[in-house]
This record gives sequence, C-alpha cells and structure tokens, in this order.
Amino acid sequence: MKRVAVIGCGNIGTEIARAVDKGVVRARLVALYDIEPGRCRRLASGLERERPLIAESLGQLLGQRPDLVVEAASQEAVRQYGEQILKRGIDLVVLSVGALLDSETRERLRGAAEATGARIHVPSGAVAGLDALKSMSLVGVDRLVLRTRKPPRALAGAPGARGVDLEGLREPRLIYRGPASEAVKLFPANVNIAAALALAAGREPLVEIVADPTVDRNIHEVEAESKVSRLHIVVENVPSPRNPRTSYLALLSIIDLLRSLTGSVYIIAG
Ligand SMILES: NC(=O)C1=CN([C@@H]2O[C@H](COP(=O)(O)OP(=O)(O)OC[C@H]3O[C@@H](n4cnc5c(N)ncnc54)[C@H](O)[C@@H]3O)[C@@H](O)[C@H]2O)C=CC1
Ligand SMILES: O=C([O-])CC(=O)C(=O)O
Repeated sequence: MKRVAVIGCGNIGTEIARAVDKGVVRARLVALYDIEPGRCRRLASGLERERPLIAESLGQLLGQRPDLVVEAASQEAVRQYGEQILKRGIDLVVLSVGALLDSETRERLRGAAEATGARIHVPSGAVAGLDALKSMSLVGVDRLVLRTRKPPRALAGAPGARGVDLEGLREPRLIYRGPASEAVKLFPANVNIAAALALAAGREPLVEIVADPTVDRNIHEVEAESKVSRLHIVVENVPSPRNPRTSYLALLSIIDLLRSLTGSVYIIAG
C-alpha cells in the first residue's frame, strides 16, 4: 500500500485522514505535520486503524518515506515545502492551488519535479470541465470566466471581503472582479478552483465573486471559448458538513484524487 503523509491537520486534512482510516482511500497514513501540533494530536486521537507519526518538522515527515505528500495547509506551505518534497522524488498533491499562480513558485516547483520525475497533482475541487479545458488549451483558450456566488458566511474572513458588511447584506453584491492571480490572494480559501482552471486552460480566468444572501449553495459558473468548443458549466454545490467555505464536492474530489493516486481506482477520467 502507498504511504501517504499530510501537511495541515485542519478541516480537509482531517477528512483525508478519516478517509484513509476508514479504508475509503486504500493507503497507509504514515505522518502528519502542522504548525499547530495540537491539531495533529486531536486528529490522530480520532483514528482507529493506525496512529501516524506527528512530525515536528518537514524533515521528520519525510523521514517516514511517504510515496505521496498531501498539502492541506496554506499557500505559504506550498511555497515553504513544495520544492523539498519534489526534490526527493515524492509526488505532491497541492490543495492550496492558488500558490501555483505565482510564476516564481510554479517554476521552482516545476524545476524540482522535472529534475526527479515527481508529479504535482491538483484536484478538480468544486468545478467540472478541467478535462475539456486541458484539451482546448492545445489550440488556445480565447476567453475564460469564472463566476462564483457564495452565501455571505462562506466568504467571511477573506481579506478581499474586509470592509463589506456581509452579515447585513440583503441582496447579491459583486465583491470582486479581476484576474485569478489577484483573486487567490484576496480570497485564498474560496477560489482555488480559479487557479485549477488557469492551470488547465493555460490562461487566467477573469473572476467575479458575488456574496449572495439569497442562496444556500456555492455556485460556480465557468464560461470558456476556443476555436474548437464553447464551454458553459454551472455547478451548484452544497457546502461541506463541517466547513461552509468548502463545497462538499471539493472534499469528495480530493478523496477521489487520492483514491486514483493510491491505486484503488482502476478507471481514471482524464
Ligand atoms: N483545491 C480545493 O478544491 C480546495 C482547497 N482548499 C485549500 O486547502 C487548504 C486547507 O483547507 P482547510 O483544511 O479548510 O483549512 P484549515 O484552516 O481548516 O486547516 C489548515 C491547517 O494547516 C495548518 N497550516 C497552515 N499553514 C501551515 C504551514 N505553513 N505549515 C504547516 N501547517 C500549516 C494550519 O495550522 C491548519 O491546522 C487551504 O489553503 C484551502 O484554501 C480548500 C477547499 C477546496
Ligand atoms: O469549495 C468551493 O466552492 C470552492 C473553494 O472553496 C475553493 O476552490 O477554494
């Protein structure tokens, strides 16, 4: 069985660990790391099958010889640890995908991956259509737009929502319109999908974010145009049970990606 290590013992890290513990992802969870070690201890205490090492550093985590490291922490964590992991030839699943829109970070990670043959994996998250966008990118995507509509509570705490009275909103309000690379800085926990779309399409989407008190789902609308296809996809996601910021589908897409990477799924949609 593949050996998996997780950086970040918050909402998503916990869901991943549980999925391994329950056998939904057939792998061994060998190490956890978080800048707040108490979170790893809490997570590990709820596991039944195997107690992973609670690492005190990235070095200690890598000492457990993982085949795959999952970053479920922050864009900063991708910048801090990504290169070291890939340089060891270990595959990296990046959830804080926004970090990869910074060209310096992306090129550094690409260089490390190319040097060792390790791969960087990105989940499709809360959207659909990355497969078609990747294909369209071969002839060039001429236009790409992401319109995200979330209930105000899903946007609370984002730097880009500072100064907006989210609780007092009575009707939909556009709170951001601009390039994806800026959107992922202002809404780091809300539009990783904008980065995933950018990586698939080979160009940044124009991103619009609407805080909408009239909806109870996270709604993402993608429009793309190329000379071969016009794509229009709307995904209406229920929030995940423990975290309204993250769509349930995003969580499932991460678990599904891990199932594919650990070999327990034999049909992989490209
Ligand atoms: N790709 C996707 O579809 C999605 C990605 N995400 C992203 O995944 C990441 C994790 O999300 P959540 O679990 O909801 O966040 P969370 O805030 O619940 O947990 C993050 C954990 O990582 C730890 N952490 C942060 N920076 C660290 C560092 N430099 N080194 C070690 N540990 C560090 C924190 O202490 C915290 O325990 C976020 O960046 C979020 O934006 C979230 C939803 C969907
Ligand atoms: O889960 C969602 O609706 C999208 C999200 O938070 C992200 O991509 O960061």
